[in-house]
Amino acid sequence: MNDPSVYLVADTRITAQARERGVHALTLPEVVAEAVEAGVRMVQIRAKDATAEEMEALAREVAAVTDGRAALVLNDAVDVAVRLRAAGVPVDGVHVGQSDRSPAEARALLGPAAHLGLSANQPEHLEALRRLPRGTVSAIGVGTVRATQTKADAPAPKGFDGLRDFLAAAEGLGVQRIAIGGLGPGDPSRVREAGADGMAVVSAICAAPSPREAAALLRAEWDASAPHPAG
Ligand SMILES: Cc1ncc(COP(=O)(O)OP(=O)(O)O)c(N)n1
Ligand SMILES: Cc1nc(C(=O)O)sc1CCOP(=O)(O)O
Ligand SMILES: [Mg+2]
Repeated sequence: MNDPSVYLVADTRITAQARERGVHALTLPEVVAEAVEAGVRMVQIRAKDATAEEMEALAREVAAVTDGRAALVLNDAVDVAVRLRAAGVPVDGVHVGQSDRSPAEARALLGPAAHLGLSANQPEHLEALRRLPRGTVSAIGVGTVRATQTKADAPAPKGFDGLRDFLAAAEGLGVQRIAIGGLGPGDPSRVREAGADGMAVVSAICAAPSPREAAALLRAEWDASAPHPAG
C-alpha cells in the first residue's frame, strides 16, 4: 500500500511562482527530488496548464526522480497515466476530482493495481463512494482544511473539527483518507488526531525557501505525532 502520510502535490504554477519571486531556484523535478530525499513517499504532479504531451514529458522526468522511492500520481490525466504505465514508466496512478473522469471509468482504464485518488468533501460524495465496488477508489482527498490560495475553486474550509467529522463518516469505506488545503508545519499532529492517514501539501513544500527542509520538518512532525486511537 502507498504511504500518503506526507504527500507532496507538486504544482507547476506554485513552483514557477516561487522561482520567479526568488523564494528558491528549483524546477519542479528538483523540488520533488529534495522532498523525496527528505522522506516524502507520495508525490502528485499537478500541472493545470499542461497539455497531455507536456504532462507526459514532465511525468517521465519526475518518474526518473521518484523511481520507486515514492509513489507517483498524476492529477486528472488518466490517459497519460495509462500510457506511461503501459510503457513501463513507474507511475502509480491518478487523482481525480468530482468533475473529472468518473472513478469507475478511471479504474476500468487503469486496471486493479493502480492507485486511484478521489476528492471527497460532501456527504453525497461519500454516498456515491459507498455504492462503488470495493477497490475502485484507493484514497480520498478531503479538503479544504484551511482556506488556500492554491486552488481557486477549492471547497469551503472545514477546519479541523469538520475534518474529523468528515473522516469519521468515511470510516469503513476501505479507502485511505488524506487531508488537504492550507496545511503546513505544526499541523501533522492535528491532522493525525482528526483521523487522517496523510496530509497533502502544495505551498508548504513547493513555495518554501528550502523544499528539502520543509519536507524534512513535516516528515519529522508526522513521525513524532500519535496516530488516531481508532488506528
Ligand atoms: C490528494 C488530493 N486531494 C484533492 C485534490 C483536488 O483534486 P480536484 O478536486 O480534482 O482539484 P484539482 O487538483 O484537479 O484542481 C488533489 N489534487 N489531491
Ligand atoms: C489541490 C487542492 N485540492 C484541495 C481540495 O480541497 O480538494 S485544496 C488544494 C490546494 C492545496 O494547496 P495548499 O497546500 O497550498 O493549500
Ligand atoms: Mg482534478
